[in-house]
Amino acid sequence: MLTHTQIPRLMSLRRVGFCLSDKKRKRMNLDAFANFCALHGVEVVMIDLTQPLALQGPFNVIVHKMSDIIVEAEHNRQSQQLLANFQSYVSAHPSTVLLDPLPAMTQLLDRFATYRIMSKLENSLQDWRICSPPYLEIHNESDLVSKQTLMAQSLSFPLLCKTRVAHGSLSHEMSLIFSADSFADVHPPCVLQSFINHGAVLHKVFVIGDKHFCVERPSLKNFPSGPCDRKTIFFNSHQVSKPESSSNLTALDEQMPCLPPPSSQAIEALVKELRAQLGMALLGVDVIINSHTHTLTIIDINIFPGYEGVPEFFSSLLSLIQSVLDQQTSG
Ligand SMILES: Nc1ncnc2c1ncn2[C@@H]1O[C@H](COP(=O)(O)OP(=O)(O)OP(=O)(O)O)[C@@H](O)[C@H]1O
Ligand SMILES: O=P(O)(O)O[C@H]1[C@H](O)[C@H](O)[C@H](OP(=O)(O)O)[C@@H](OP(=O)(O)O)[C@@H]1O
Ligand SMILES: [Mg+2]
Repeated sequence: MLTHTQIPRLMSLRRVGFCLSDKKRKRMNLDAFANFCALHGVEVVMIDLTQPLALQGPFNVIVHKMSDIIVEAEHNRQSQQLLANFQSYVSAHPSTVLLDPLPAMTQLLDRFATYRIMSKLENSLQDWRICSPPYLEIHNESDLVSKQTLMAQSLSFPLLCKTRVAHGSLSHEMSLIFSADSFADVHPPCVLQSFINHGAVLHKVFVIGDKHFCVERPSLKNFPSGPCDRKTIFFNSHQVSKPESSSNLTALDEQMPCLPPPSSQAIEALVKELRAQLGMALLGVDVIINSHTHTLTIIDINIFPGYEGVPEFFSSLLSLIQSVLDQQTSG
């Protein structure tokens, strides 16, 4: 005898599991999205990783941001268990499509891997004059570099120092370093990346499957190029580039002509190349326009970002899910 909970499950051919932290669920208003999907015949199920996934399935698709748990699983046994639950369900259900695949997501958790991808993009997008800032991987104290090494890697002060771990609360704590005298403020493992003046305007490119949306955000102001005797500035990126961010770090010290926005064709080419290289559908790419050369410069790639400022997020996410479901039906 089928229980009342089983009948809908058997009848619903389009079940999408969501595996997100409570914070992320609230940020994206997942309950409202579930209602929106129900109107289109798609059932959204909030997955509870502390319970057996087999009893919560089956799922045609799972939309997730396991990055938080993968980062925590490095040092937390409970997170290791949650990750193991997720991975064993996925292994036992190969027809369930993940948005996005775990291996692709995992590489973006590491700024060393992410910045190698950004450097590779520079080669494949030369025609569009898209680049990424010079950077150096600092694995340990002995990597801490002399000026010669910096120059050899064509790094230039100021430098941004960012943790190797690219996601999670600690990953947004970073610093702006103005000379080699401040290398005591560098704590490996981290990256040192040349700071590029860009007129305090960040362009967030939000990717949802084959759609993408560009959103302007506040950003770090311009600083004089070259080493100078100035104390390291410590900041959290969420104080700098959220829509409401406004501080002495984001207000230009002197007015300058507005920079042209990124060419939509160049952004189109960037998104196409990035999706081909990563095989991911839910991405954020941060780009800036170099104040001096007007070159489009990639400074960051994010897993499943917040999509704040994208009014079409719900409809775009649903059409991505529906395209996956349609592919499954057509076989
Ligand atoms: N190389 C750079 N040159 C100039 N400004 C930069 C550079 N890298 C980062 N920034 C500034 O610092 C902010 C945060 O940098 P980044 O995006 O790498 O940090 P994050 O914590 O990964 O951010 P997100 O919120 O996107 O995850 C950017 O929005 C931009 O304002
Ligand atoms: O996993 P984390 O917390 O690092 O993910 C962040 C992500 O790195 C970006 O900071 C997102 O901001 P936007 O790029 O502006 O979308 C964050 O989204 P938010 O809605 O939580 O601010 C992610 O949490
Ligand atoms: Mg960023």
